[in-house]
Amino acid sequence: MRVKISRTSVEGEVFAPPSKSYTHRAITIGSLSEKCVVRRPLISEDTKATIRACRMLGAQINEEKGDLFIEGVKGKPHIPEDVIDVGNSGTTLRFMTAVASLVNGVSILTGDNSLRTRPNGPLIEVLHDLGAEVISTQNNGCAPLVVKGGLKGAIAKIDGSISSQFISALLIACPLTSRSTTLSIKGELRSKPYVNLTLEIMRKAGAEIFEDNNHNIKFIIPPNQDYDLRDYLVPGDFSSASYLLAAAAMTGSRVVVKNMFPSQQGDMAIIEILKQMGAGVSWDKENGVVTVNGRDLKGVRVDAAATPDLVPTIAVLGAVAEGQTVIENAEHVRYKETDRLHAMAVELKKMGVSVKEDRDQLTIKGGKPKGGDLHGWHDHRIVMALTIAGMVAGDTTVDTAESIFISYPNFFDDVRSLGADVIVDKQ
Ligand SMILES: O=C(O)C1=C[C@@H](OP(=O)(O)O)[C@@H](O)[C@H](O)C1
Ligand SMILES: C=C(OP(=O)(O)O)C(=O)O
Repeated sequence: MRVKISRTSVEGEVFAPPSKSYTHRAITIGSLSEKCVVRRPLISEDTKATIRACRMLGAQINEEKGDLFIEGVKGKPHIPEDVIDVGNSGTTLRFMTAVASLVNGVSILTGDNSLRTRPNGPLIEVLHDLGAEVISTQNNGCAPLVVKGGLKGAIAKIDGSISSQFISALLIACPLTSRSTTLSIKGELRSKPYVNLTLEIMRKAGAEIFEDNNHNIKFIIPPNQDYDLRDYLVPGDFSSASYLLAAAAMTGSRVVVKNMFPSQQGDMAIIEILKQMGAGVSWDKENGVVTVNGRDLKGVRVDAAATPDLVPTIAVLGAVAEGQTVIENAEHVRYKETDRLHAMAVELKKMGVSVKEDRDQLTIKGGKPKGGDLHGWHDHRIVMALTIAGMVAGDTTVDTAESIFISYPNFFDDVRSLGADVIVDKQ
């Protein structure tokens, strides 16, 4: 699928889609509980992968009027009847590998071409230390993964510099084991807010976890616990909303995004970033409403360690801002659906923007990007970021646009409802 974007501004109100990260966790922990209703979940390709995987591991999940009604496995996932295909979803792969480690039997997990290049080495090693056996069939740490259950709990250390999803996955599985676990984080923990989001839902489901932040981060997880999530309302997604907010800032117009209540999402940082760049931004936290008034933007320096999913958005903001934008501490952004630092550098250069790509940072000299035929790299965040850049440049096409279905299926409808001239060509 290809989209054609003409120069336009955006104006109006949108209701932000539900959070992908909270939805994955609610479905996973709801499926490990006895019974749970997940209200207003995100239904997208990635969260469908989690629903599919949880069903294969024994949960019954029915969708009614947009809510998910789950009859869970009460902490004891079943042996899947077939290979679990998690598609494009890294979160699903990491979470379900840990959940499959609780199964009294063998599970096999795989995914699409992109997913089969993503690293899982640190997770595999620690699951082994905790009593399970995980084999990467190609012996490269990537899926397909064969998981032989037997997770018990022990003292272990995990590298936090590649993906926080390894830690979230272990945190979710460990309370259900028969021995206590102490999990220390080696090196710098990237994407930390996502771990906080995991802890929030675990605690809401009644789990007890102790956190010691004295020297390095350490989690102590008592054994033999139960999850009881019962009822969970998914909040709006700040990563998805970042494209709408940035579109207003970049095109000099006014957009109101609703369903933006404070939560543990690190990507709430987009609000401060837009303010620093000079956009007019107000956030009514009580009513969950963010309003952006676009003005001339200036470049910023952003540390992306905690907020990797904002990088494509910040890169396109930097491309239209006056002066230099530096996105630093971003090496982990290379391990996503695609190498997003490289992808953004390549595509922005096609738009005539000066970009310097270093191992862990991008330096962008803003200006007047010109339109072009851009590649979306089969990556939802690259496609959405380039689409809003196209609204400023005009005369732009972006291919592999179907990847928006991964996290924000209504993205093109929403930007069109704001008046953007975006034509979707299904060919
Ligand atoms: O746990 C999560 O829900 C996520 C964690 C982050 O990944 P990393 O921890 O791999 O950086 C983020 O990029 C991803 O989109 C969602
Ligand atoms: C990286 C992402 O997700 P995942 O790791 O679940 O594939 C994302 O949504 O940008």
